[in-house]
Amino acid sequence: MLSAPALLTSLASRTALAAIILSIVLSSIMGALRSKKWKAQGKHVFITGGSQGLGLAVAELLASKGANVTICSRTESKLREAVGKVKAAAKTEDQKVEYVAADVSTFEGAKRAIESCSVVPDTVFCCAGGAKPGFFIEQTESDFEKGMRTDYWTCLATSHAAANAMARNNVTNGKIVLISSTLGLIGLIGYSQYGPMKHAIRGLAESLRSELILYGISVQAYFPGTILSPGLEEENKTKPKITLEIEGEEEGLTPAQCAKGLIKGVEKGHFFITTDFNTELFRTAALGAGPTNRGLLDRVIALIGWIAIPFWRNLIADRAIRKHRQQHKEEVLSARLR
Ligand SMILES: NC(=O)C1=CN([C@@H]2O[C@H](COP(=O)(O)OP(=O)(O)OC[C@H]3O[C@@H](n4cnc5c(N)ncnc54)[C@H](OP(=O)(O)O)[C@@H]3O)[C@@H](O)[C@H]2O)C=CC1
Ligand SMILES: CCCCCCCCCCCCCCCC(=O)[C@@H](N)CO
Repeated sequence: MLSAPALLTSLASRTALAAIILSIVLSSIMGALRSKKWKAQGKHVFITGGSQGLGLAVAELLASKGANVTICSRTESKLREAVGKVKAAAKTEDQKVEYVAADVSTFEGAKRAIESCSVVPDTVFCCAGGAKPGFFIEQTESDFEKGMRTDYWTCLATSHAAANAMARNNVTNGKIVLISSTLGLIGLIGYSQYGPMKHAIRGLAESLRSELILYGISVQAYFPGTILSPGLEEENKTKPKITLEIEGEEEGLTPAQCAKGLIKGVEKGHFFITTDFNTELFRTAALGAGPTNRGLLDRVIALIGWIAIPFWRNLIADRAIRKHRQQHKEEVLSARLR
């Protein structure tokens, strides 16, 4: 006869073992199911935010891999210059490289943009977006509304127009890639106008991943850390010092590095794509019910995060914010009272 504690221990270890075996079996089945790698060659790709930063780097990389590319943003002069760079990167001369000037933060604008592509796109990257960092109590209703439009609504409107076009034109193996951020997985001081919208994009990716199975459209989301882009230079002008301190002034990857990692993840069929280890820790800590990238290994990485994240949050991030209270009081609060 086993004693009660011994019985429990043996039960627990058996359950753990069964979970490990099941996870390995499941992840290899899932891996086999998506073993057909996605290829850029011959695809018709539509990229919002394609005139600069990440969007332009994705356009150049996909063109170099043989895709037809349409870049989209609001400013035509920037698009004209960018389209030249994408053409120069193309693998062959007969690939289509075009641009559409449109504001995709409305359903009307996004629909018009997708409909003015010369061929119905089969692959869409929603890279348009941008932050206006600042302290929560200093930001206005208009700042929050702009965040909703620029970050969430551009993704929503573009994927709505794209899913309609793909489903109704019988596009097979369509793909929609949404761009979130590390801040779609965690919250950070200074980003209340932006982070929640990036969390919403995660929710959109989960909803669409499920529903667009109807049309054979696959949905993926990318969670980049800092990208050394023109947009970053712009946002750093209003970014609180404390935010910059916590995210690390020297941190960041070039748009080309991000594009490379993103396309690698797209090719592998990863649902949530990351290109830096910190975000990988946050991704695995926030896996929820979505598909994992590497089955059991995702759970092992989550274990590292389980230890490392509370350390970072308590001893680095929150501590830096507490230390900033006095300066904040002098710089922001008393200025308001005056
Ligand atoms: N930079 C960073 O540190 C990080 C960025 N990200 C996200 O990655 C994505 C790319 O960022 P980044 O490379 O910095 O981009 P940039 O800010 O450098 O460029 C943004 C692009 O989006 C276009 N755009 C903005 N609003 C609209 C709109 N309403 N309709 C159409 N086009 C629009 C801009 O052109 P135009 O203004 O002419 O329309 C431009 O082409 C964004 O979603 C961003 O939130 C995520 C993590 C970190
Ligand atoms: C154990 C874990 C240690 C982790 C340390 C990581 C600390 C940094 C977290 C914040 C990084 C923000 C990147 C995205 C920024 C962004 O989306 C904007 N720049 C918008 O353009």
